[in-house]
Amino acid sequence: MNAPAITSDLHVRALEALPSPAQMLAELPLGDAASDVVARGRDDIRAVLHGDDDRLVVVVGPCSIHDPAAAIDYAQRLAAMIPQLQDDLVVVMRVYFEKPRTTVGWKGLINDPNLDGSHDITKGLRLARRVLLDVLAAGVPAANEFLEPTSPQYIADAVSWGAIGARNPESQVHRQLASGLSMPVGFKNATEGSVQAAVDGCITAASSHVFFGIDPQGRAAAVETSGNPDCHIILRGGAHGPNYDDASVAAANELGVAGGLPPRLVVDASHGNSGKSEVRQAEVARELAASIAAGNEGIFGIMLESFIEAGNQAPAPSGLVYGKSITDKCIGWDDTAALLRELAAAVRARRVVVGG
Ligand SMILES: O=C[C@H](O)[C@H](O)COP(=O)(O)O
Ligand SMILES: C=C(OP(=O)(O)O)C(=O)O
Repeated sequence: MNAPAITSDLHVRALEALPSPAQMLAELPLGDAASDVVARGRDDIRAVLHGDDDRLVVVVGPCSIHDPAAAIDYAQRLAAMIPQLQDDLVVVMRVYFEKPRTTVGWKGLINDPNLDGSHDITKGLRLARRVLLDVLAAGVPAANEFLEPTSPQYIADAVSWGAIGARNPESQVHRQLASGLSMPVGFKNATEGSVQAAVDGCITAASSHVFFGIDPQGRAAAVETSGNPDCHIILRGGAHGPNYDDASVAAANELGVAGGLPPRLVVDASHGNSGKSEVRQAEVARELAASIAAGNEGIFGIMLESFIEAGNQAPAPSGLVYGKSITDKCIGWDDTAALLRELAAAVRARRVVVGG
């Protein structure tokens, strides 16, 4: 008699148990002061999204975190600027640990913290959580793209704003995930350009859902959510070009309002809006500042990819330039500081224009 055919795990090399979310949170608890930073960040963003606060949300920071020391250095630079910006800007740091790739590439600190293909996810989760706690200790709220459907259980308590990236606004898994997240979540337009995909993502995430997930003990669980009322569009450009101009912003807001969203959105100055050039990104940010200063109320937030050094470098386990991106090109710190001041000035100008 022939041996029975093997039908499972034909392409699986290994399964390694991870600590449960509850274990990780007990090891690295959020604490009262950090919870306040998270909650205040969420409240501020919600107020701006819903038109109850006339400031501008700026989601600014590295394309990806690869070096905790540089991330904290960056957070402290932002923290030092917040007192001069906070009347006009709600500053939230990009603290991105999971990178969606067009094909293959380094998938972020959680997936591969040693940058060498060893994929020590337990170490990555612990490092990511530590970085978030340190950023919050500096008094800066954090933003994150949610990519893996179970990783939020390990870090989402420390995040004030979330994104669903351009490769996922149509993904039912990510829409369901957003429906249960506790913070405002932006859906990016799709890589090929569709804004309707983002609007549909927001509509779907506002509903309640029941789906597959894990519980705090890491057990498979049916998760029931109540729906997220704070989802919004992020314009990031696409295969057909940029979409940050006034007409594109107005058209996207029209689609959003038809879907029941507030009449304002976030514009990402990077990615498809700048062709991933950090020089172009700063120019786009300045064009957006000019539009805001002229009275454009359809933009409630701007995303900037920024780090200590300008540009990027190839990922490597050693020999990296300190403070330089290993994914997309970033605006350097000095230009970032100047841009933040210009965006704050644009908000003050908008107040005058809108106030009549
Ligand atoms: O923000 C990061 C990148 O744009 C995204 O992860 C895709 O990167 P890739 O096209 O280099 O894979
Ligand atoms: C991956 C990102 O962007 P997008 O989804 O727009 O490509 C990002 O913001 O890091």
